[in-house]
Amino acid sequence: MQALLESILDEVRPLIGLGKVADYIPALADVPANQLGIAVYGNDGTAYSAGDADTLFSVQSISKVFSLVQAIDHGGESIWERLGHEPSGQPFNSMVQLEFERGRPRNPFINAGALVICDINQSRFAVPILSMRDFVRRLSGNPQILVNSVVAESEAQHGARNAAMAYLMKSFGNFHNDVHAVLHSYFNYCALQMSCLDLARAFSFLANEGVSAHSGEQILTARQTKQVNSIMATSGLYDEAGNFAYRVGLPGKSGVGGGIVAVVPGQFTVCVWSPELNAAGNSLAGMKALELLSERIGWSVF
Ligand SMILES: NC(=O)CC[C@H](N)C(=O)O
Repeated sequence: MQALLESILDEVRPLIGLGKVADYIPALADVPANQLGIAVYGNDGTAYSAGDADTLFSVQSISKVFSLVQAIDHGGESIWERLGHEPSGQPFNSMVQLEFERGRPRNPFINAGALVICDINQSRFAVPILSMRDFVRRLSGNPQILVNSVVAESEAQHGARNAAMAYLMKSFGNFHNDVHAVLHSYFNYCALQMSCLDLARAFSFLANEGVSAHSGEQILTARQTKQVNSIMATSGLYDEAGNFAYRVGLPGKSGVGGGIVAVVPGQFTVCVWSPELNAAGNSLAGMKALELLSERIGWSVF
């Protein structure tokens, strides 16, 4: 596995230079583009990694999975009264569908859906940002995880589009808390800084029927785990979820920080990171690395 990870990184490294680091959040534009890391975490607790697997990066939309898990843990099936679990076929920050569908977002992994989930969690937790930080520390087994407040602040200053979505949903009665308070939480979740190894460990419960492979803690039921994985498989890569299913064949979740996490149910989690993105906002080298990995090992849920 170790040799395989190294050789895959060597193969995809030439793609660096062909994508574009996210710059609509100015603090992300400063991240050096030539970084590449991968980590695999097995249900038996073995970890393999290569490249910049220990380097911290901005998890961005990968945090939408953590928010969804918090919401399901508390609200169960009732959360689906507020949003759907259908793919959107639209970019992650698109607004057109939201008005047509009367403020009910298609799924929790586009921004509008994540904002509704954050609104649900905002009503539940006294200090939502700390609850999220502690949850992610528990999931990853790393008590050092922090939010990068420069990134959160930078996004807040350029957050007009997310604010517009939240206000549109409020106009339809599908947003209960103060918009700015929820946006503040959402930007802080997106600005969590984690490494490939942290993320592979944090997602291990999704490969292990809801039980964290390193702590033994039951995070979700087996049925809820299957449900979260199914939403990742159909909506985890925005309007490129179909392409990801076709090329990689695993439930996955990406973020504009350049990370992608994928789940091999019953076996492993894998996280790859490279900051340059393709036109859909997914890591260019990361997609290719996961495609090669799933092909070489024969991992696929399809
Ligand atoms: N796709 C992403 O990673 C987007 C997350 C980013 N924080 C935003 O709201 O635009």
